[in-house]
Amino acid sequence: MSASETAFAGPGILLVLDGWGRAPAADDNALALAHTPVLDELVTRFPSTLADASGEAVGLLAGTVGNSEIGHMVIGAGRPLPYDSLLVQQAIDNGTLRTHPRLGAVLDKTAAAGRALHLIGLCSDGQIHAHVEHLGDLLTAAATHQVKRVFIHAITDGRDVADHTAPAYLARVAELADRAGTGRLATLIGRGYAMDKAGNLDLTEQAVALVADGRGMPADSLDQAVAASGRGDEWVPASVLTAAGSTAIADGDAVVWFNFRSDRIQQFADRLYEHLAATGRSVDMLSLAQYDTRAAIPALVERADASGGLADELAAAGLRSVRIAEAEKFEHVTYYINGRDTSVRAVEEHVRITGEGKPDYIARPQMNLDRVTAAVVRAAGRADVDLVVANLANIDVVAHTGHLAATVTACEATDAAVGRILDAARDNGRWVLAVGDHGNAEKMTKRAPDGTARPYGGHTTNPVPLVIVPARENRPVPSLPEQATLADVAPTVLRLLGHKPGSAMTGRPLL
Ligand SMILES: O=C(O)[C@@H](CO)OP(=O)(O)O
Ligand SMILES: [Mn+2]
Ligand SMILES: [Mn+2]
Repeated sequence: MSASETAFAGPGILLVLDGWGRAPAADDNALALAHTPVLDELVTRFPSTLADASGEAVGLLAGTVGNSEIGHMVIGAGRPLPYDSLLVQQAIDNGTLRTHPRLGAVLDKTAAAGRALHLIGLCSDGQIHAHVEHLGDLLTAAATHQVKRVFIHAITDGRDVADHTAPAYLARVAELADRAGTGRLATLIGRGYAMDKAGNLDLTEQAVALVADGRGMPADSLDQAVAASGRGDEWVPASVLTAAGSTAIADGDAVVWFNFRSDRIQQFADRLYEHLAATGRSVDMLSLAQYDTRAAIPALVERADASGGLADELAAAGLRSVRIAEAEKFEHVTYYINGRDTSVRAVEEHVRITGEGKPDYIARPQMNLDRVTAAVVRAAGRADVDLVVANLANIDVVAHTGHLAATVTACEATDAAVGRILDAARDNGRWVLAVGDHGNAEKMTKRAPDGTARPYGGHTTNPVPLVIVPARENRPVPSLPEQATLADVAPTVLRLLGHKPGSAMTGRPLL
């Protein structure tokens, strides 16, 4: 063991501060505006560095903002993982998407029977859940296979991209359909309804009724439909474009989902699948990338293998970990950090903190942070627990509202929570590795084409702070390399626990 290993080896806490990015202080940087004495002291007093959490460093296309899914997967895997958006883009670039035999078979069958194809997905270029250009390739394939009736069921965004940009993306959809020579916009609905992932089935059912049965507000124009939302693009009400005619899904039709990320589309996909089956409609259904649905929906692009990460190494070493997060980010510290593996290893405990009623992030930026913190403090006090893994969701979740004052409060609440966790770590002889999973709250505006700064709740390409607080402050503390990425987290955590990085990990221990 090296000197640094002896100084650090022992139980610890891996603390992911969701959406904790670094950017110079500015009047739209909520983290800099907030009073955060604990976080400020952390990065000045202890070994710290900035880690890349976006683009190629984590397995995304160059210049793409990070997100929770790839962020936690790479934190766990200890190596960049070619993410679904990258794999889809490669399949488009090398032509294997539009010539995919599974897609070809479904399109041929649909065309031969004179049935319709329904394409459902998020229409923006946020690159977190979907990219509108992927739709273009599917439309080209539909045209090649002579599918005459192609309905596009567009989900409007306003969260991964600036709000009130839906009309521009819908105009792009129309261009893509024109270019392919097939496809028309049929229905519109905001992602708040169609991409709920919290089990609010009343929201999901509105999307199901819209797409399956053509039940929604009739709209003569896109602008009319989008304007009907009093709450921005995320909440565009279920609308049927009257010019599209009858848009319902009929027996024998085909459906292709074009979101590549599963977590926010799978509830809708499952409910639509079940509703169609329950109403006697036999429909071929495909998804662009693999979904974690109950329904078996074949995918056009397979996932990268993410095994051999932290969870496997902890299990092999017999190290017990407790995973803690509130519902919004629970999968992140379990399923994603474990490489999209649903199994719970014998040495793992999963703690999911849920709140009462519908969350209002602007009115309650604290969310359930007190209870998350209490659970972390409790787990930190247990001698049988080697590693506590927790996600503090507030900075990211509240920043998504684009509301600066609420986000400042979320940062301050997180600061206080980190203070309590550091106290518990010190009392129990634990080191703490704190890291962001991608940027968000450090940039709360974006320039619109007209040059004005507009509120922006989306993620960023900024690096994230990574800090290591030693278990005992009187031990010598090596400084960290200037350059790091999220792939270095798992090897570093294993080193801090007194173990070697896993053989599948290409990231390096930072000390
Ligand atoms: O909320 C989400 O689905 C995305 C943004 O679209 O955020 P995150 O990657 O942090 O989950
Ligand atoms: Mn995140
Ligand atoms: Mn987010």
